This record gives sequence, C-alpha cells and structure tokens, in this order.
Amino acid sequence: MSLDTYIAGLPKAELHLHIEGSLEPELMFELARRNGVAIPFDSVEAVRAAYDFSNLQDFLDIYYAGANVLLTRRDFEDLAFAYFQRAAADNVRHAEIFFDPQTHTDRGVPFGVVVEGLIAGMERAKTELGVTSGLILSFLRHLSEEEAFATLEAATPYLRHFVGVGLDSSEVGHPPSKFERVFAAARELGLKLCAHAGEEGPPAYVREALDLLHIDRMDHGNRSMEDEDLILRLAASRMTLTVCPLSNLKLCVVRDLKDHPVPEMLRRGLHVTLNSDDPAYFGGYVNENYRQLAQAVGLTRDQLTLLARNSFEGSFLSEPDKAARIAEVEAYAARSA
Ligand SMILES: Nc1ncnc2[nH]cnc12
Ligand SMILES: [Zn+2]
Repeated sequence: MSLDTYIAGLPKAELHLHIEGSLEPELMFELARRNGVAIPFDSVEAVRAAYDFSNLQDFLDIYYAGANVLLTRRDFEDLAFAYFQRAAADNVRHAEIFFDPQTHTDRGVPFGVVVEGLIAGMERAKTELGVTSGLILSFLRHLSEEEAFATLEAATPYLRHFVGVGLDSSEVGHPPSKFERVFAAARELGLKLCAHAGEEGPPAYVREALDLLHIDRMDHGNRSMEDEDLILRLAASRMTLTVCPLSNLKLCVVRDLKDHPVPEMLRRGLHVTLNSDDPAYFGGYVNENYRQLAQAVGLTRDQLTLLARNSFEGSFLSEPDKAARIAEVEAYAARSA
C-alpha cells in the first residue's frame, strides 16, 4: 500500500477548520447569484487566481469579502454540508469547526440564522455521512473586548450547540491578554477554550494564551519552536497543537514545506495534529495536508498514525468516544501493516 493510500484510509479528526474558509469559489458564485450579491470576480478561475497571499492579513481581507455571499440559514447549511462531504471523502470521522459570528452579525445576519444553518448541516453530516462534529464560536481578535462580550451574550440562547470558543483573525497587535476576561467568562459557561497563537505572533503570545487564557488547545503554535522553555512546557503538558501545513505555506509562515516544523515538533514530543484551516483558500483538505507534508519532510507510516491518533485524543469528544475512535485508528494501522 502506498503512503497516499494509507493516508486516504486513515480515520482522522479535523480540529482546525474555519467553516467560512471552506467556501469554494463555485459555491461562492452560486450563493452570489441566489442572493443577488455582487462579487468582484468574473469567474471561478479569477477567484482562484486572486488567492495569492503574502501574509495572514492579505488572506483575511479576501476571506471576509468572500463571506458576504452568506446570508440565509440555507446558505450556512449548504456551506457546512459541502465541507462535511469533502471531509467524509478524506475519511474524517469527526470535525470540530470554527465559525466567526461577528463576520456575519456585523453585516446584519442574525446570530440565530448562522447557528441554526450550521447546526442543520452538522446534523445532516451525522445522519447522511456518519461524521460527528462540534461547533466552536471564534472571536475576531482585531475587534474589541466589548464586542467579544456582546458576541458571547448573543450566543447564550445557543450555548448547548457549542463545544468551545476560539480566537482568530489578525494576530500581531492583538495579543491574547486583550481577551482574558472574555475567556474567563466562557470557561464559567462550561466551554472549552482554543486560541490561535504563534502563527505570526511571537512566543510571548503563546505564553499569554497558556497563562492568561488557560486554553485547552492551541491553534497553530508554530513560533513556540523559537523558545526552548515553551517547547518543554508544551511537551510536558501534552498540549494539543492544531497545525496547518498548507495554510502555513500559502500565508508564508514557512518558505517551503520542507522547512515545516512538524518533524521537529514530533521529535520534541509535542502533541501535534494536522488540519486544513481554510481549505478552499489554501489548496487542499485534510488528506492533502497529510500527503504534501509527508512527501516534503518524509513522514513515516508510524508518524502518520500518531498524527491521526492525536487528532482524536486532542478532540473534545468524551473519554469513551475518544478511546473508541483511537481503537479504530490502531485497528486500521494493524490491518495495513
Ligand atoms: N489561519 C488563520 N489565522 C487567523 N485567523 C483566521 N481566520 C481564518 N483562518 C485564520
Ligand atoms: Zn485558523
């Protein structure tokens, strides 16, 4: 069995996926037509050609503009279900997906429309595809603490639908400390806590995410590798890092996939997972991230198995559910040996 075939059949969880970042240009055009929204592109090819980014902000500008076509409950359901179809094809068995409510409520789309549409897509994924999922409400860090609190307040009637909160958008200049009180409030509500840290921001931001936000899971975490104490601490605490290789390449966090920190992270005992981040913008869903990274840095079958195992272990599933999913990974590895 080739490594690609092995990756394709490996059961996996996806833990770092922005649902708005799974909006493929074809669906963008369909929704623009359906909703009568103008988009500044003539064709699907022109949209793809615009996906040439020098950094995170370059991408975010286009990503927020793309989200303008999402207006109705059905749009959010279609968006979510389209992602789950792609994920199921990659043998993703469980996904914990971020959404950015402020991107929509600031355009006048009610919070409930967004959540109800996403939940409908998630329920269809469970019944039609057998893929389970959780929803993570992500705060936009370029906006204020006050706006984040207002978002948490708007989320209150829907709390049962969320497994956690996250922190995303422009990292540099918006350190985790800005959201210390909002994260404390989210924790009080029983939500798990994630934050993007060390994607472009310095190791000091990673420390703040640990010490001030008390996160349960770290998104990206690449720049932790610049700080020896941080590496030791992340390894000792078995903090799950949701690493996104193709995102890092497209946003110039790494110059070449050959330079990607995953092999060093694994060597240092970090609890790494592989994820697609914004697959419609970065050129590949989760299997493509496994495949391209494996090819660039020479990952072994055992390392790929470990990454898949970590993805369930680092999820917010219950302990018995985690154990059952991990057993499926082990059984697949044994069968393929
Ligand atoms: N990679 C990323 N970093 C920060 N914010 C994001 N929002 C969507 N994708 C993101
Ligand atoms: Zn992300």
